[in-house]
Formats: sequence, structure tokens, C-alpha cells
Amino acid sequence: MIWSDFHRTKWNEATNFAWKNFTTPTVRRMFSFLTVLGKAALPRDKLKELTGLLQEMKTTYSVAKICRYDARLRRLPSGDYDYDAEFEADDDNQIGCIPTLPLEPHLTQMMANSRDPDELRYLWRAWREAAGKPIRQKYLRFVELSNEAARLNGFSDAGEYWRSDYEIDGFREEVEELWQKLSPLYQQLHAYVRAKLVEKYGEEVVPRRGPIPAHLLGNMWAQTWTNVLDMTIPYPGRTSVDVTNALRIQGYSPLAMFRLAEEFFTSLGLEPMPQTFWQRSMIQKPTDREVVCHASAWDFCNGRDYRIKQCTEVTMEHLVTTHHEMGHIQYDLLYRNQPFIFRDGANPGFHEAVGDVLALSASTPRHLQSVGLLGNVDDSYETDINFLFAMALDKIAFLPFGYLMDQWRWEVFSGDTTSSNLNNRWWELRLGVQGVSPPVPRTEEDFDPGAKFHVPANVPYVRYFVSFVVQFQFHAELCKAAGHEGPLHRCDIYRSVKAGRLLRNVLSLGKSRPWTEALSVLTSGRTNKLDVEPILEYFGPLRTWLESQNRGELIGWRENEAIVLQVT
Ligand SMILES: CC(=O)N[C@@H](CC(=O)O)C(=O)NC[C@H](CC1(C(=O)N[C@@H](Cc2ccc(O)cc2)C(=O)O)CCCC1)C(=O)O
Ligand SMILES: [Zn+2]
Repeated sequence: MIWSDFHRTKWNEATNFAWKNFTTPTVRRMFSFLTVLGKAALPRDKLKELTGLLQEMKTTYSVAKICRYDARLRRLPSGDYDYDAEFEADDDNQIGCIPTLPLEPHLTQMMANSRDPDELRYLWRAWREAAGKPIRQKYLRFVELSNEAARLNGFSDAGEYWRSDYEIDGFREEVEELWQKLSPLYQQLHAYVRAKLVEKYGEEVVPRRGPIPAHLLGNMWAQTWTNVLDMTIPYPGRTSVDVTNALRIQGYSPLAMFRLAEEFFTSLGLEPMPQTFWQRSMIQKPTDREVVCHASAWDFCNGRDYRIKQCTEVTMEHLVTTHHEMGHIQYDLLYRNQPFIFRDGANPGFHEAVGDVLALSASTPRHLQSVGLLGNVDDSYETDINFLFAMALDKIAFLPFGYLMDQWRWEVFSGDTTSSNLNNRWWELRLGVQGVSPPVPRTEEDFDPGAKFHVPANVPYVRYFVSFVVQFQFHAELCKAAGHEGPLHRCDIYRSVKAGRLLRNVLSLGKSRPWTEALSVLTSGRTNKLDVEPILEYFGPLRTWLESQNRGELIGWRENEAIVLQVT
């Protein structure tokens, strides 16, 4: 009896009840979840095809490798590189190669550290050739089956099924409205970073009034820009919060990073990681076998077994990620006594926010100094701006990407985007929303969204956009509970048992109540909606600074300066 038969039997039983008329809200809520069967509603052969496609796409992504960059790449008469030479691995041009470089940690580090636009452009393109392009057809079939499953569950398409996790009508419009309020701040950051990249690479590489070429932002998808801090930091030479060197000099191991993160949680009176966590987690990339290195946190649903799988490197970015993953485990632990069906985040964005909320405190110069990772910290204006700028390269830069990933997928699921404009629509959004452009022309032979983990892995993404907004609402309320006074961006809730108690009260609810009620608990009834005020308050001083620095710059971008999108 395979799993879906068991599910189907239970589903039939559950749907037989006139549960909508039940008077007990909690029982009605349980049945509303139990009666959504998901993909198991498909006929057996289609379910098999769907899970097979998913596994094939995930495998393609996780084993994809590219060749080392070869500066001998032939140049075309135009002076451009003959990239096709790289992909004709025949021996007479000696450029052919054996693909040996995987995404983690090799390409991630090369995209972060290389300052050679030609090498970056090669890495950017080669990764999409190896990871995205090969799954284009599979993804289209996967979408068809996903929509069929969604319709069997009473939804119009898979996008509506995904959005139902947020339990409010008009969630799509709510997200759009939040982005409209945040976009001006993003455009200020975009204009400043672009000007700095023009200084570094020149106007023939970076158009002064156009979109930023996506390969120059220190990240394979240009989703966070922390790796270009060295070229863009407002006050060089003043305190910088990138403590990667200190971590290494002090001999931090991945385990020590995990212990440091755990200690922040327990300082708030929250749960320590269970014994099995330390015995069974994989916190370093193994040397003896291939693993999926994309970090993840696992709840084995028995109240005892919780694990993180992460290929931890000793860097500041990974210290933040460690807090992020441990935030998932903390949430899993806090709702472990809920009925099984309620052991989930109040909404997926809440689950993504927990670890990041603590990292907002743990990343402050004051906190880093208190744990010995930062030397003398002055309270100068310049240090404040440097800190806020570094945080903005992570949090503000990410917002348009967090927003457009599922805008694109919702449109694919609803049929607004089809195979005729699949890649083109992606670049319309990347250009229009994020102001980034492809470093080489793209066509409908390519499938660039497929080169981002969450698309082949079919993991929804708007949760991260929601998290980046709501984590500042959490931060503001916890800082209030901790008795913090002064600017929000200087708050560190470390060791505040009051803040910990408030967080525990909100997270222990799991999914037993709608997330709007959880927000009411968080804010003592002040609001039950997503609100951009806290994030705008946090970055207020930086916004003023950026607006003064950007005087004379074009804010925004002229799309005709992007590489002309080629449609085959
Ligand atoms: C069994 C299971 O799947 N469990 C879930 C958790 C759960 O549902 O309980 C899980 O482990 N998901 C993995 C995923 C990993 C990461 C990720 O994918 N991040 C996004 C977006 C982002 C970017 C910047 C940032 O600061 C925070 C997030 C990206 O990298 O694009 C990679 C490192 C960070 C988080 C995660 O932890 O969310
Ligand atoms: Zn997460």
C-alpha cells in the first residue's frame, strides 16, 4: 500500500464529514487542512511521472558542473569571446574541457571573489547552460501535472494552491502593494551600487543609466549583493561588519559557529538543540560522497529528531545562514506539542523569518564586539552607515528577487506565461522589477529560472519576500519587549528573556491559528497585517544618506540600455 493510497483513504474519510458545519473552530481548521491531499490526488501513473520529473530536475541541478574558465577563449572579430568555442569540446581547438566545477562551493566563491568581468560572464553563462537549459522541457511537463493536481484539490492552478498557505484573499495584491512601498528604497540602493560598479568596471561594462549586468553583483543570481561590499562600502577603512577574517583568525570551526548560534537562542530562554541534532546533523561538506549542498533544516516529526544539512564554510555569510537554519529547528521545537496537522509555520514566511530575526541582533557591531569578533567599535555616524549599507546589500537588494521569483511562476502556472515566452518573461521581470540585465543575449532556447535551486526543486519562494518584511516587524516588537531605546538598527535582544518569552508565545502556536492572529499576539493587538514600516524605520538613516549621495544620478534604469533580448 503506497503512501498516497493511505493518504487517499484518509482523505476520503475526512471529506466524507460535513466538516464545514462543525462548530469547534479548531476541529474545523484541522479538517480544512486534512482535506487538501496535494499531489497525492493524482492518478497513480501521473503521480509517478510528476515525482520522476521532480527527481530528474533536482538531480540535474545538484550534479551540474562547468569547465574552468580559460582565458585563451577565441575572440570573435568583434573582440567578444567566442563562447561557443568553450562548448565545442573537440580537441583541435584545445579549448574543450572536462566539467569539474560544481556550484558549491566553487562557483559560489568564484562569483563572489572574481573581479574579472569576462570570467564572471563565462561562469554566469556556463552555469545556465549546465543547470537551466537541460530541464526546460521537463519543467513545462511538470507544470502541467502540478496544475492537474491543484485542480483535483479544488484550486484553479498550482499557484493558487501555493498561495492558499497564506489563508487570506488578495494575498497576491498584498504582496504587490508591499513591493510598491519598498521599491523606492531599492532604487536608491541600486543607483548607488551601479555608480560604484561604473567606477570599478567602466561604462562600457556597466551602463550608467541602465540596468546592472547580473554577473557583477557577487552572486550567481544577483539575489544578494553582500559580496560587492568591498567595492561599494560608504566609508572604507572605518568599521566593517564582515567578520569573516576574525572567524578564521580565531580558528572558528563550523561546529563552533553552530554553538555560537545556539547560545543566542538559549540566551533568550529558548530551546537548546537536542542531543540527536549534534549527533546526526551534517554541518560540513563530506569528502567521500556527493551531497546536495543547498542548506536545509529537517524535522523528523517525532519530537526528538531534528537535523541541519549544510556545507558550512567559515564566513560571515555562513554564520548568518547557520542562524537561519537553526531558526527553522527552533520553530519546529516550539510547536512540537501541537497536534500533528498544526506543526508548521503560521505561514511559510514566518518559518523563514525566525533565524533571520536573531541574526539581525547578532550582526550588529556591538554584538560582534561583545562576542570578540570585532575590535574597537565606535558609535560614529560612518560606522552606522557602513553597517546599514552592509545589511541593505543583503536585505534590500534581495526584495525584488524574492518578489519576482513567484510572480514569474504564478504566471506560468496560470498560463499567462507559456513556452513561447518562458525565458523572455523571466527577463522582463528581472529587468523591470530588479533592474538587472543578462551579460550575454538570452533566447527561448535558454531556461534561466531553472538555474536557481528553488525552480527545479519546486520550492515556493514568496515566503522569503514575506520573511524579509515580517522579520523587521518581529525585530521591532522584540526590541520593545527587551526595553531597547534608540535607533532600531542598533538593537540587540541578546539575553533578553522578555523578548524570548514573547517570541516563544508567538511561535509555539504553530499553524493552530491563522498567522494574522499570531501577528496580533506579537504586537499586543496593534496590528495583524504585514507592514513595511519597521523595515523602512530600520533603514531610515541609510535612505537619507543614499538620497544625498545619489543627487545627480538617474534613479532607476532605462531598459533600452539592456542587452537586446533576442527571441529566436
Ligand atoms: C526540509 C526543508 O526543506 N526545510 C526547509 C526549511 C523549513 O521549511 O523548515 C529548508 O531547509 N529549506 C532550505 C532553505 C535554504 C536556504 C535558501 O534556500 N535560501 C533562499 C532565500 C534566502 C536568501 C538569503 C537569506 O538570508 C535567506 C533566505 C536562497 O538561497 O535563495 C539557503 C541558505 C539560506 C536558506 C531554507 O532554509 O529556507
Ligand atoms: Zn529557510
